[in-house]
Amino acid sequence: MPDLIASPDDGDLVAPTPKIPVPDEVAEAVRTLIRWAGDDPAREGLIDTPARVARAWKEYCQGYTDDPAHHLSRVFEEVGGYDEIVLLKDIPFQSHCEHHMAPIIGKAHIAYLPSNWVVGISKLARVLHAYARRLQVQERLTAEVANCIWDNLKPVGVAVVIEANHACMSARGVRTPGVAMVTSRMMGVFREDERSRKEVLALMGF
Ligand SMILES: Nc1nc2c(ncn2[C@@H]2O[C@H](COP(=O)(O)OP(=O)(O)OP(=O)(O)O)[C@@H](O)[C@H]2O)c(=O)[nH]1
Ligand SMILES: [Zn+2]
Repeated sequence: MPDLIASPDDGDLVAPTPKIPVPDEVAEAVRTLIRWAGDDPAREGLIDTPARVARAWKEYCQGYTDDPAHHLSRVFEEVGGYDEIVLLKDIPFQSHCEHHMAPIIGKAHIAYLPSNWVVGISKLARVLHAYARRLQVQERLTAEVANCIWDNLKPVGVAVVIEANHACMSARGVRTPGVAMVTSRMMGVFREDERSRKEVLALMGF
């Protein structure tokens, strides 16, 4: 079992990144990129960088080996007749945009109106991360999270709202920091019924 260390950000317990082997061609690609950026991949400080970058990208993109639907396979039916909205608010996430492979950093609000069963709340965040840890556009990320909950939990409604900053807009290109992109996907009762939609958006803080 790997050693567990406390993450300074969230107090969570996370395992150190495993030192998986890095294929030569991947390391060489990073060396090429370093040269293209204008530096010398052979200088001391950059010697181990190609392997670190390669492993970092495996970590950023762990979602490709994570089946989002699997997280929703365990449900609880004994909820005392609870038939109101369940909302997970302000879930921080990180992703990378598929256009520039630059960070997307934001928070998601995920709600559903259960039918006869509920799912453990951590599982909604797991679904989010499984899709976020891939190369993404925010619109697709939002739709994929909502569709996954809709298809697997078969609830009465699903509402997903994502707010995020895109480093491809702040650190390069138009270089306009502090811009939040907001996307939403409403399904079932949240799409069809205005009062339900207003209620869920109000709970989310909009
Ligand atoms: N709709 C959407 N656009 C995104 C997302 N992430 C990045 N983009 C945008 O994707 C666009 C790519 O535009 P292109 O003109 O092909 O690329 P570019 O020349 O690098 O564009 P600039 O960023 O304007 O310099 C840019 O406008 C980005 O801001 C996203 O999640 N959703
Ligand atoms: Zn981008």
